[in-house]
Amino acid sequence: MRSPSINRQTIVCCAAAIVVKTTAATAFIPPTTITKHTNVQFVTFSSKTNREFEHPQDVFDLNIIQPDDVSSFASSLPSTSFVDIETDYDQILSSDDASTTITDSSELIDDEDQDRILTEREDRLFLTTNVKKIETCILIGVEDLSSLRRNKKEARKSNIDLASYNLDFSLEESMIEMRELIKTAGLDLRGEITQRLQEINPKTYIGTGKVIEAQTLLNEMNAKLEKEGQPPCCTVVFDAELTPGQQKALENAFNKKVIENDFLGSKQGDVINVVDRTALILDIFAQHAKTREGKLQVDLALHEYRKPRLTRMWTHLERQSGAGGVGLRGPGETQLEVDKRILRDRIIVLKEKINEVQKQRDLHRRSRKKKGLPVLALVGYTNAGKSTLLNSLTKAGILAENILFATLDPTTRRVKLPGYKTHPEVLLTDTVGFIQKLPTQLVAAFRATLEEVREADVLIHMIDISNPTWKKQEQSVNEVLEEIDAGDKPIVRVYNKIDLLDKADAESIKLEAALAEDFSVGVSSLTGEGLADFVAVVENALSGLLVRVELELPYSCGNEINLIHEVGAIDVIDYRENGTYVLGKVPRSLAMKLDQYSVANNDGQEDTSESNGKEDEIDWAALAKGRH
Ligand SMILES: Nc1nc2c(ncn2[C@@H]2O[C@H](COP(=O)(O)OP(=O)(O)OP(=O)(O)O)[C@@H](O)[C@H]2O)c(=O)[nH]1
Ligand SMILES: [Mg+2]
Repeated sequence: MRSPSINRQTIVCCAAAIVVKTTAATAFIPPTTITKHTNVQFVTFSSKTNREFEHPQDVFDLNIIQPDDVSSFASSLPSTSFVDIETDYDQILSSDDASTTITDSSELIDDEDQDRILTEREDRLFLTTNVKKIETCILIGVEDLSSLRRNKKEARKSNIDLASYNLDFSLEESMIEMRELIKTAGLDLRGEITQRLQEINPKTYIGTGKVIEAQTLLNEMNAKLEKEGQPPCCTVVFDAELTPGQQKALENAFNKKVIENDFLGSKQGDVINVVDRTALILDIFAQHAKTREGKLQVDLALHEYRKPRLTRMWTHLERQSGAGGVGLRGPGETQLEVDKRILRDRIIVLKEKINEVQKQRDLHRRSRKKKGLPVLALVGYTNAGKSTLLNSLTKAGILAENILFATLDPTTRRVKLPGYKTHPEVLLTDTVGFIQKLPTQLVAAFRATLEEVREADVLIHMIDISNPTWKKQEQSVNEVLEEIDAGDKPIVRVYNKIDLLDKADAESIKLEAALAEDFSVGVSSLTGEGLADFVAVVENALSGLLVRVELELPYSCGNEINLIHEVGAIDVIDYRENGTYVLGKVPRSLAMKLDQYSVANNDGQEDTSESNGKEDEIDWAALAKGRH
């Protein structure tokens, strides 16, 4: 089986090569990745022009990560070797297949021969015969009734109503979501089969009868497509996470006819691929990743996914291979072992690169922390409206689309909250959306991105209240937050898209949210309805983050007093003989900075840490009370 995402990577690699081959430059964009690939130099370019890297003063754009090595390489290049790269690259981006493979000269081997061997190996790992075809597919949905039985039992045991206990998606709900995923991935869905299973069949996931039913559907459909002169349906998408063994067994079953025909001399190329839910989501991520960081993370997740599936892909090629560069393979190594090694090595390199990116992110975060501005992270189910809210508040121009996983790379903006006393400015980070059963490879690979969530002071959980499954979506998001250790952060629940409800329902959501003990609010990010309430609720949530201070600042500390006004709240200010007396609340980071001016310290008493700590505790306790 070959993942459909690979087609796109390959196409763009070729496109990038064509860009480099042209001459007479008019514009230059720093290349983000450079690698030697056979006789062609591969250079991929950032999608942003140099102009776009300049930011308005009150806006931070922290999602652009430029590798240090790139600028030195760029300066060594003759500018005339690039022609109108902006236009060429725009063309590449405007094509459907805009993702690029992230490679770097350091991760490929210098020697040309070795490079050729690697290229050949990777082509076989990544290439499919379906390049440029619009893929048609059928969808197989399965409900595992054993899990429902377990939930029922647990609900009875805990004396809880099953509806509020069983937050698994039903078969129908899951199928609706799968259709959206399939559409987002660019596949053309032609048929569906569903099955409710008492127990999962360990060999083929679905029952044997259903495998035959799927085969029949494929045969009928392909006969029809052939009559119409259209390419056959070659993809079967499963709404389940399949083991490599199940995937192999299913592909064997579906391709039986093709293999038999092969022996009779029929043409190859119509091999049926089985794609599980994880592969489909990975493919969407691969298509949507735009920054270097995003692409590295997706690449890592893809490689982790492929690792255990390699056997299945290449058993037909398994043989002893002799030729090869020194260090590339040992004598007697099988083709499969070589391919496995390539994948393993690549995973190590990708992890190292992601670590570097993570270090850069840490630096950014530390410098942001020094400013003392609170950080809010927008989290939520995919398509809930996170980017739309950030755009409404900042006019950030982030892609907000009615597709799943439109945002992959975190973007942080400085946001002024109008009429907001304690924190007139905050940093708001838009992050990748979650989904039920988020593939574990993705959670692991997106560690650097998800760190932004873990490090935030307050989470803004966007919930699409117009979606009938919003409760289940909310639960799935909470599960991922737990998984990444961000479950205990203060949360503001934002019930979004109230404009899609009828008026009475919208009003009751707003009222319920206003009366709720936790921080919640009903809004429409699109129309702006309820955004003033949103600001007020965020203010309440953030007030719990301030610590009380009592200071006496020398008159030379005008800047510090301005800062307290800006990021804190002053209850008493008095201009005294020795300086300005301030009683108020400030963010913890600022309190630490101002500790030398603390009245308690100056009076020679025990330091304020105890009282600060106490205040802090009280604030957190109040915050916690508000939440539960
Ligand atoms: N009617 C309505 N549509 C909204 C609202 N907020 C967002 N949308 C639409 O919902 C779709 C998804 O919005 P996004 O902002 O991209 O959602 P997201 O949560 O950032 O999605 P991902 O980046 O995929 O996780 C877009 O078509 C938006 O126009 C709202 O309040 N009302
Ligand atoms: Mg988004």
